[in-house]
Amino acid sequence: MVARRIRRPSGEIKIQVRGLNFYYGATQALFGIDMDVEARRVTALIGPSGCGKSTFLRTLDRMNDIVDGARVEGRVLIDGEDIYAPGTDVVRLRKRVGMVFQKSNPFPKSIFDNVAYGPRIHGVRNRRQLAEIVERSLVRAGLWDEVKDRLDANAMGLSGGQQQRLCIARALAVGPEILLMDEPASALDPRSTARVEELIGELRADYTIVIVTHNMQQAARVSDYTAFFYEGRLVEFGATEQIFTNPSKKQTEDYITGRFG
Ligand SMILES: Nc1ncnc2c1ncn2[C@@H]1O[C@H](COP(=O)(O)OP(=O)(O)OP(=O)(O)O)[C@@H](O)[C@H]1O
Repeated sequence: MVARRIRRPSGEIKIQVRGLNFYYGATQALFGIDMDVEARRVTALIGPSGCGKSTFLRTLDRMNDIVDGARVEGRVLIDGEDIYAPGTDVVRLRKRVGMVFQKSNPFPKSIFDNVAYGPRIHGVRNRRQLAEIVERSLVRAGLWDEVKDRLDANAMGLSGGQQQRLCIARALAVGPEILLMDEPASALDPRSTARVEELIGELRADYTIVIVTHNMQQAARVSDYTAFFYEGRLVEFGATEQIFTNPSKKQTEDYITGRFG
């Protein structure tokens, strides 16, 4: 008999998901998801369109709360704290968990004001302190050198790849511990995609990253762990190398070898 070689995260666990069901009204989109997300590692969510990757990602910062009729069962623990417990401070949660979307969505404001937006909401008023946060976040997002001389220019004038890195800087500016990325490079050209992937590699040292991607090569390149979803279920989860070289489920193998999806 072949030993099951599913490797569970062995380091510090940042997010524990237990028995998670999710419903859009009467339609169930996620079924009994159990998953551990390791701290300061990249976890990729893969699977065919409509399998629930984005829904799952959005349960991790309660972004689904704003969807009419949405309902969650089960638990999502961040550092052992259930984010769905009554009395959870969602503003504080969103400070700890940043989100970057598929389509870069800068505000029609200056580059500076985009990055300063979150810190201002959280009460930072001092101009010098804001300037420090803006610089640090732009440096971290690998954009500082390209924009340092035009911080007052409108962010809409940046290229697509620059706008996406600006959105990453904006997410970093409030000092999150977790970064959720929903296909952050799928609208970018190959060069900008490579830049974002490189950035994910750099951010991994300090942030727990969960990324949805349709691009299998990208998942293999950037992630430490991979979760394969199918029809709302977590079919297989393990070290990325194992999932891509020796998946234990036939469905996973069929998907990663391009037989469906
Ligand atoms: N706001 C919504 N209201 C109702 N149903 C929804 C909503 N958002 C998603 N769904 C449904 O939930 C299921 C999971 O969708 P989800 O977007 O999470 O999948 P996905 O794997 O991220 O897909 P894709 O790769 O195409 O983005 C799908 O059947 C989808 O139609």
